[in-house]
Amino acid sequence: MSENCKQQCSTCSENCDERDKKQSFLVETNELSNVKKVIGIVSGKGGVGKSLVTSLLAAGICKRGYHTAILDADITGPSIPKAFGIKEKAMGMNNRLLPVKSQLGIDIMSLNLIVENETDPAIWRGPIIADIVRQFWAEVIWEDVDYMFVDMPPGTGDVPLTVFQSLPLSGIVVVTSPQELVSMIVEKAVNMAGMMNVPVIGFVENMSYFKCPDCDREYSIFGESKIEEMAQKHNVEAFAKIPIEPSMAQACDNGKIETVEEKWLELILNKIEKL
Ligand SMILES: Nc1ncnc2c1ncn2[C@@H]1O[C@H](COP(=O)(O)OP(=O)(O)OP(=O)(O)O)[C@@H](O)[C@H]1O
Repeated sequence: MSENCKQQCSTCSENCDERDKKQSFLVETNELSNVKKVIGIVSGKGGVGKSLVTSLLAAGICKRGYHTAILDADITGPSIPKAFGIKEKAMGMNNRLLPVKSQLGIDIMSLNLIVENETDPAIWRGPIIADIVRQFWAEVIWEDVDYMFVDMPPGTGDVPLTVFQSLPLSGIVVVTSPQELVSMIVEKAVNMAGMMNVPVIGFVENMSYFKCPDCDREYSIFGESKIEEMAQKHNVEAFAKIPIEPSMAQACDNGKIETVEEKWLELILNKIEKL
Protein backbone atom coordinates (compact mmCIF):
# COMPACT_ATOMS: atom_id res chain seq x y z
CA MET A 1 0.00 0.00 0.00
CA SER A 2 1.24 3.49 -0.81
CA GLU A 3 2.24 5.68 2.15
CA ASN A 4 -0.37 8.23 1.06
CA CYS A 5 -3.21 5.71 0.71
CA LYS A 6 -6.58 7.24 1.71
CA GLN A 7 -8.53 4.05 0.88
CA GLN A 8 -10.36 5.87 -1.94
CA CYS A 9 -9.65 3.52 -4.82
CA SER A 10 -12.42 4.83 -7.08
CA THR A 11 -10.96 8.34 -7.24
CA CYS A 12 -7.27 7.47 -6.94
CA SER A 13 -5.03 6.97 -9.94
CA GLU A 14 -2.18 5.26 -8.04
CA ASN A 15 -1.31 1.84 -9.35
CA CYS A 16 -1.00 -0.01 -6.05
CA ASP A 17 -1.66 -3.57 -4.93
CA GLU A 18 -4.29 -2.53 -2.33
CA ARG A 19 -6.82 -2.02 -5.12
CA ASP A 20 -6.22 -5.55 -6.46
CA LYS A 21 -6.41 -7.01 -2.96
CA LYS A 22 -9.85 -5.43 -2.35
CA GLN A 23 -11.21 -6.57 -5.68
CA SER A 24 -9.97 -10.11 -5.15
CA PHE A 25 -12.44 -10.63 -2.27
CA LEU A 26 -15.45 -9.95 -4.51
CA VAL A 27 -17.58 -13.04 -5.06
CA GLU A 28 -19.13 -13.63 -8.49
CA THR A 29 -22.83 -14.36 -8.86
CA ASN A 30 -23.84 -17.41 -10.91
CA GLU A 31 -24.50 -17.44 -14.67
CA LEU A 32 -28.29 -17.14 -14.14
CA SER A 33 -28.04 -14.01 -12.00
CA ASN A 34 -27.79 -10.36 -12.90
CA VAL A 35 -27.92 -7.72 -10.16
CA LYS A 36 -27.44 -4.11 -11.21
CA LYS A 37 -27.20 -2.27 -7.86
CA VAL A 38 -26.59 -3.59 -4.36
CA ILE A 39 -27.42 -1.44 -1.34
CA GLY A 40 -26.45 -2.40 2.21
CA ILE A 41 -28.61 -1.37 5.16
CA VAL A 42 -26.45 -1.04 8.26
CA SER A 43 -26.82 0.02 11.87
CA GLY A 44 -24.41 0.48 14.74
CA LYS A 45 -26.47 -1.65 17.10
CA GLY A 46 -29.43 -4.01 17.03
CA GLY A 47 -33.11 -3.20 17.37
CA VAL A 48 -33.10 0.27 15.81
CA GLY A 49 -35.35 -0.76 12.92
CA LYS A 50 -32.85 -1.84 10.26
CA SER A 51 -35.08 -4.64 8.92
CA LEU A 52 -38.08 -2.30 8.88
CA VAL A 53 -36.13 0.28 6.85
CA THR A 54 -34.80 -2.45 4.51
CA SER A 55 -38.38 -3.61 3.90
CA LEU A 56 -39.76 -0.08 3.38
CA LEU A 57 -36.96 0.88 0.97
CA ALA A 58 -37.36 -2.33 -1.03
CA ALA A 59 -41.14 -1.91 -1.21
CA GLY A 60 -40.72 1.77 -2.17
CA ILE A 61 -38.30 1.02 -5.02
CA CYS A 62 -40.46 -1.90 -6.17
CA LYS A 63 -43.54 0.38 -6.29
CA ARG A 64 -41.53 2.71 -8.55
CA GLY A 65 -41.39 -0.07 -11.12
CA TYR A 66 -38.02 -1.74 -10.50
CA HIS A 67 -37.36 -5.44 -10.08
CA THR A 68 -36.26 -5.56 -6.46
CA ALA A 69 -34.63 -8.15 -4.20
CA ILE A 70 -33.78 -8.52 -0.53
CA LEU A 71 -30.86 -10.61 0.70
CA ASP A 72 -31.40 -11.10 4.44
CA ALA A 73 -27.83 -11.24 5.75
CA ASP A 74 -29.05 -10.99 9.35
CA ILE A 75 -28.58 -14.76 9.67
CA THR A 76 -29.04 -15.05 13.44
CA GLY A 77 -32.10 -12.75 13.54
CA PRO A 78 -33.84 -13.04 10.18
CA SER A 79 -37.03 -10.98 10.36
CA ILE A 80 -37.68 -10.16 6.68
CA PRO A 81 -39.93 -13.16 5.75
CA LYS A 82 -42.23 -12.46 8.70
CA ALA A 83 -42.57 -8.76 7.82
CA PHE A 84 -43.62 -9.77 4.27
CA GLY A 85 -45.92 -12.55 5.49
CA ILE A 86 -43.98 -15.27 3.65
CA LYS A 87 -44.71 -18.77 4.89
CA GLU A 88 -43.48 -20.98 2.05
CA LYS A 89 -39.92 -22.32 1.77
CA ALA A 90 -37.38 -21.57 -0.96
CA MET A 91 -37.12 -24.23 -3.66
CA GLY A 92 -34.00 -25.58 -5.33
CA MET A 93 -33.32 -25.90 -9.05
CA ASN A 94 -30.18 -27.42 -10.68
CA ASN A 95 -28.12 -27.02 -7.50
CA ARG A 96 -29.24 -23.42 -7.16
CA LEU A 97 -31.81 -21.81 -4.86
CA LEU A 98 -34.78 -19.78 -6.05
CA PRO A 99 -35.80 -16.75 -3.98
CA VAL A 100 -39.36 -16.54 -2.70
CA LYS A 101 -41.51 -13.74 -4.15
CA SER A 102 -43.41 -11.29 -1.95
CA GLN A 103 -46.90 -10.09 -2.87
CA LEU A 104 -45.47 -7.12 -4.76
CA GLY A 105 -42.96 -9.40 -6.50
CA ILE A 106 -39.82 -8.69 -4.45
CA ASP A 107 -37.35 -11.63 -4.60
CA ILE A 108 -36.40 -12.59 -1.05
CA MET A 109 -33.79 -14.96 0.38
CA SER A 110 -33.39 -15.50 4.10
CA LEU A 111 -32.24 -18.31 6.37
CA ASN A 112 -35.82 -18.67 7.60
CA LEU A 113 -36.85 -19.64 4.06
CA ILE A 114 -34.62 -22.71 4.11
CA VAL A 115 -34.71 -23.99 7.71
CA GLU A 116 -37.49 -26.36 8.58
CA ASN A 117 -38.71 -24.45 11.58
CA GLU A 118 -38.48 -20.66 11.73
CA THR A 119 -37.81 -20.73 15.46
CA ASP A 120 -34.73 -22.97 15.06
CA PRO A 121 -31.71 -20.89 16.20
CA ALA A 122 -28.64 -20.50 13.96
CA ILE A 123 -26.00 -21.69 16.42
CA TRP A 124 -22.99 -21.18 14.17
CA ARG A 125 -19.74 -19.32 14.50
CA GLY A 126 -18.92 -16.19 12.50
CA PRO A 127 -17.05 -17.80 9.57
CA ILE A 128 -19.92 -20.23 8.89
CA ILE A 129 -22.49 -17.43 9.02
CA ALA A 130 -20.32 -15.33 6.70
CA ASP A 131 -20.17 -18.28 4.31
CA ILE A 132 -23.97 -18.53 4.21
CA VAL A 133 -24.15 -14.87 3.21
CA ARG A 134 -21.64 -15.53 0.39
CA GLN A 135 -23.73 -18.52 -0.73
CA PHE A 136 -26.92 -16.44 -0.69
CA TRP A 137 -25.19 -14.05 -3.07
CA ALA A 138 -23.48 -16.62 -5.29
CA GLU A 139 -25.87 -19.57 -5.38
CA VAL A 140 -29.32 -18.03 -5.38
CA ILE A 141 -30.79 -17.22 -8.79
CA TRP A 142 -31.15 -13.44 -8.76
CA GLU A 143 -32.73 -12.94 -12.16
CA ASP A 144 -32.57 -9.44 -13.68
CA VAL A 145 -32.59 -7.56 -10.40
CA ASP A 146 -32.44 -3.76 -10.67
CA TYR A 147 -31.94 -3.14 -6.94
CA MET A 148 -30.92 -5.58 -4.23
CA PHE A 149 -31.19 -4.50 -0.58
CA VAL A 150 -29.00 -6.36 1.91
CA ASP A 151 -30.25 -6.39 5.52
CA MET A 152 -26.92 -6.58 7.36
CA PRO A 153 -26.45 -7.74 10.94
CA PRO A 154 -25.81 -4.82 13.31
CA GLY A 155 -22.31 -3.58 14.10
CA THR A 156 -18.98 -3.95 12.34
CA GLY A 157 -18.27 -7.64 12.93
CA ASP A 158 -17.49 -10.63 10.75
CA VAL A 159 -20.65 -10.68 8.64
CA PRO A 160 -20.88 -6.95 7.81
CA LEU A 161 -17.21 -7.16 6.81
CA THR A 162 -18.00 -10.14 4.55
CA VAL A 163 -20.80 -8.18 2.86
CA PHE A 164 -18.53 -5.16 2.36
CA GLN A 165 -15.77 -7.32 0.88
CA SER A 166 -17.72 -9.91 -1.09
CA LEU A 167 -20.64 -7.99 -2.62
CA PRO A 168 -20.26 -5.11 -5.08
CA LEU A 169 -22.03 -2.52 -2.89
CA SER A 170 -23.13 0.67 -4.64
CA GLY A 171 -23.68 2.32 -1.27
CA ILE A 172 -25.11 1.93 2.21
CA VAL A 173 -28.01 3.43 4.14
CA VAL A 174 -27.27 3.90 7.84
CA VAL A 175 -30.16 3.39 10.27
CA THR A 176 -30.01 4.91 13.70
CA SER A 177 -32.20 6.15 16.53
CA PRO A 178 -31.89 9.51 18.29
CA GLN A 179 -30.12 8.27 21.38
CA GLU A 180 -27.74 6.08 19.45
CA LEU A 181 -26.75 8.91 17.18
CA VAL A 182 -24.84 10.63 19.95
CA SER A 183 -22.68 7.59 20.48
CA MET A 184 -19.65 6.65 18.48
CA ILE A 185 -21.20 3.42 17.20
CA VAL A 186 -22.76 4.97 14.12
CA GLU A 187 -19.45 6.64 13.35
CA LYS A 188 -17.81 3.23 13.41
CA ALA A 189 -20.21 1.94 10.74
CA VAL A 190 -19.71 5.08 8.64
CA ASN A 191 -15.94 4.84 9.01
CA MET A 192 -16.02 1.18 8.07
CA ALA A 193 -17.84 2.07 4.84
CA GLY A 194 -15.26 4.79 4.18
CA MET A 195 -12.39 2.35 4.67
CA MET A 196 -14.08 -0.09 2.28
CA ASN A 197 -14.57 2.72 -0.24
CA VAL A 198 -18.38 2.40 -0.17
CA PRO A 199 -20.39 5.67 -0.20
CA VAL A 200 -23.10 6.49 2.34
CA ILE A 201 -26.35 7.11 0.40
CA GLY A 202 -28.34 8.38 3.35
CA PHE A 203 -29.09 8.34 7.07
CA VAL A 204 -32.40 7.21 8.54
CA GLU A 205 -33.32 8.20 12.07
CA ASN A 206 -35.94 5.70 13.15
CA MET A 207 -38.22 6.23 16.18
CA SER A 208 -37.33 9.88 15.75
CA TYR A 209 -40.49 11.21 17.42
CA PHE A 210 -44.05 10.27 18.33
CA LYS A 211 -46.96 12.28 16.98
CA CYS A 212 -49.90 12.40 19.37
CA PRO A 213 -53.00 11.25 17.46
CA ASP A 214 -55.22 13.57 19.57
CA CYS A 215 -53.34 16.88 19.39
CA ASP A 216 -50.77 16.30 16.58
CA ARG A 217 -48.00 17.41 18.93
CA GLU A 218 -44.65 15.72 18.32
CA TYR A 219 -42.78 14.24 21.26
CA SER A 220 -39.09 13.35 21.13
CA ILE A 221 -39.31 10.16 23.15
CA PHE A 222 -35.67 9.14 22.76
CA GLY A 223 -34.20 12.66 22.78
CA GLU A 224 -33.85 15.47 20.27
CA SER A 225 -33.11 14.57 16.68
CA LYS A 226 -29.50 14.89 15.59
CA ILE A 227 -29.87 13.53 12.10
CA GLU A 228 -29.30 16.82 10.28
CA GLU A 229 -26.12 17.47 12.25
CA MET A 230 -24.93 13.96 11.46
CA ALA A 231 -25.73 14.23 7.76
CA GLN A 232 -23.95 17.59 7.52
CA LYS A 233 -20.92 16.27 9.33
CA HIS A 234 -20.56 13.43 6.85
CA ASN A 235 -21.56 15.47 3.85
CA VAL A 236 -24.58 13.26 3.11
CA GLU A 237 -27.54 15.08 1.52
CA ALA A 238 -30.29 12.50 1.97
CA PHE A 239 -31.69 11.84 5.41
CA ALA A 240 -35.04 10.77 6.80
CA LYS A 241 -36.90 10.70 10.09
CA ILE A 242 -39.38 7.92 10.79
CA PRO A 243 -41.76 8.39 13.74
CA ILE A 244 -42.76 5.75 16.26
CA GLU A 245 -45.91 4.42 14.65
CA PRO A 246 -47.71 1.53 16.36
CA SER A 247 -49.48 0.65 13.09
CA MET A 248 -46.06 -0.01 11.54
CA ALA A 249 -45.11 -2.51 14.26
CA GLN A 250 -48.48 -4.16 13.67
CA ALA A 251 -47.93 -4.30 9.90
CA CYS A 252 -44.56 -6.02 10.53
CA ASP A 253 -46.12 -8.52 12.91
CA ASN A 254 -48.97 -9.27 10.49
CA GLY A 255 -46.75 -9.69 7.42
CA LYS A 256 -48.23 -6.59 5.79
CA ILE A 257 -45.18 -4.34 5.52
CA GLU A 258 -45.84 -3.77 1.81
CA THR A 259 -49.06 -1.92 2.68
CA VAL A 260 -47.19 0.73 4.71
CA GLU A 261 -46.54 4.04 2.92
CA GLU A 262 -42.87 4.92 2.58
CA LYS A 263 -43.53 8.68 2.56
CA TRP A 264 -40.70 9.42 5.02
CA LEU A 265 -38.12 7.80 2.77
CA GLU A 266 -38.79 9.76 -0.46
CA LEU A 267 -35.46 11.63 -0.39
CA ILE A 268 -33.47 8.45 0.05
CA LEU A 269 -35.52 6.57 -2.55
CA ASN A 270 -34.85 9.41 -5.04
CA LYS A 271 -31.14 9.18 -4.30
CA ILE A 272 -31.18 5.40 -4.79
CA GLU A 273 -33.01 5.80 -8.09
CA LYS A 274 -30.24 8.10 -9.32
CA LEU A 275 -27.36 5.79 -8.34
N1 LIG B 1 -40.77 3.45 13.82
C1 LIG B 1 -41.31 2.37 14.36
N2 LIG B 1 -42.55 2.39 14.88
C2 LIG B 1 -43.09 1.27 15.43
N3 LIG B 1 -42.45 0.08 15.53
C3 LIG B 1 -41.21 0.01 15.03
C4 LIG B 1 -40.57 1.13 14.41
N4 LIG B 1 -39.34 0.74 14.01
C5 LIG B 1 -39.21 -0.57 14.33
N5 LIG B 1 -40.33 -1.01 14.94
C6 LIG B 1 -40.56 -2.35 15.46
O1 LIG B 1 -39.46 -2.69 16.32
C7 LIG B 1 -39.06 -4.04 16.12
C8 LIG B 1 -37.58 -4.13 15.74
O2 LIG B 1 -37.40 -3.58 14.43
P1 LIG B 1 -36.44 -4.25 13.38
O3 LIG B 1 -36.58 -5.74 13.40
O4 LIG B 1 -36.62 -3.54 12.10
O5 LIG B 1 -35.05 -3.85 14.04
P2 LIG B 1 -33.56 -4.30 13.64
O6 LIG B 1 -32.69 -3.11 13.81
O7 LIG B 1 -33.57 -4.92 12.29
O8 LIG B 1 -33.28 -5.36 14.74
P3 LIG B 1 -32.08 -6.46 14.75
O9 LIG B 1 -30.84 -5.69 14.61
O10 LIG B 1 -32.26 -7.12 16.08
O11 LIG B 1 -32.37 -7.36 13.57
C9 LIG B 1 -40.00 -4.61 15.05
O12 LIG B 1 -41.04 -5.30 15.66
C10 LIG B 1 -40.55 -3.39 14.33
O13 LIG B 1 -41.83 -3.61 13.83
